[in-house]
Amino acid sequence: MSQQDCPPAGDDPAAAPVLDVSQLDVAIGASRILRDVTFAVRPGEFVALLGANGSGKSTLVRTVVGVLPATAGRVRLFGVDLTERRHVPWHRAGYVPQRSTASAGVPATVAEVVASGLLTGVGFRRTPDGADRVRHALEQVGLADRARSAVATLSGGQQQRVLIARALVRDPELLVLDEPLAGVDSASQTAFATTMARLRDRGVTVLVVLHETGPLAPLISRTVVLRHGRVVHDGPPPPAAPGNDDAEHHHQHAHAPDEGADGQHRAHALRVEPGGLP
Ligand SMILES: Nc1ncnc2c1ncn2[C@@H]1O[C@H](COP(=O)(O)OP(=O)(O)OP(=O)(O)O)[C@@H](O)[C@H]1O
Repeated sequence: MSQQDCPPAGDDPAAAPVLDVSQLDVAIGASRILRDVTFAVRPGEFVALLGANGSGKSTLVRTVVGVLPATAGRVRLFGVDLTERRHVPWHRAGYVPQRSTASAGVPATVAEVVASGLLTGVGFRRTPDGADRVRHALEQVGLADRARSAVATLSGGQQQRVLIARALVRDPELLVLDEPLAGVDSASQTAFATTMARLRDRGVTVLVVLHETGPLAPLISRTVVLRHGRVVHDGPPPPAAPGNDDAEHHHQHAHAPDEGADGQHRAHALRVEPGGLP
């Protein structure tokens, strides 16, 4: 069976990884940002990438989507090494960058931004079903009625959903999102979580950078935690602390786990704090 034929396999450890990162180093200028990062994401997994400010989360996702080059090590997307750029099936992955880089000052309508997700390496090609794809992507994020609105007139949370629709317009098997909840009001966070649950149920694989798991906590199958550019935890999300098991207690801070004197890392040190969403 080819990679293309692989069905979603949830967290089946035997399934070929969608994303395979091995001993990855990334330097920007003279700064070594990522060091010896190794982890894999398998079909159907919903992986949260956590870590304190500056730990390297954005650098890692920008590298796995081909924006930044690796200094050493290897990244494979759907089994293809990113150094073989022309053979990488980029169309099977969608990327949602941090919102601040996206729409500020762009005088475009919602539908135009979403349609730009159909751009290919050889330029914009309007496919016959392009309009249907745009409409369907906007329906998935609950913004079908705003297609003709200027993006700048939307709230922060709605703009975030426009970017997600832009990533969905090509029906990706892997979705990589960088802090989609940052600066988003709680109503939009809930709408976003509903969208993500639907995508997960359809078998879409997700790698999402988060500061706080918030309403996404029930969806997360695994957490990878970075600290100073290294992976210090890779495993199931820690259980909520006793007494924090109601719906309001998903305010999970992305501090790296404590590092024991023996070099072991303790997942339980990921703090789950009372108080719910901000
Ligand atoms: N273009 C750049 N030039 C120099 N240093 C950079 C550049 N981009 C990132 N860095 C540095 O790399 C380190 C990791 O940054 P990165 O944005 O990947 O971290 P992060 O975990 O995503 O942080 P945050 O949670 O604040 O977004 C930081 O020390 C940052 O200052």
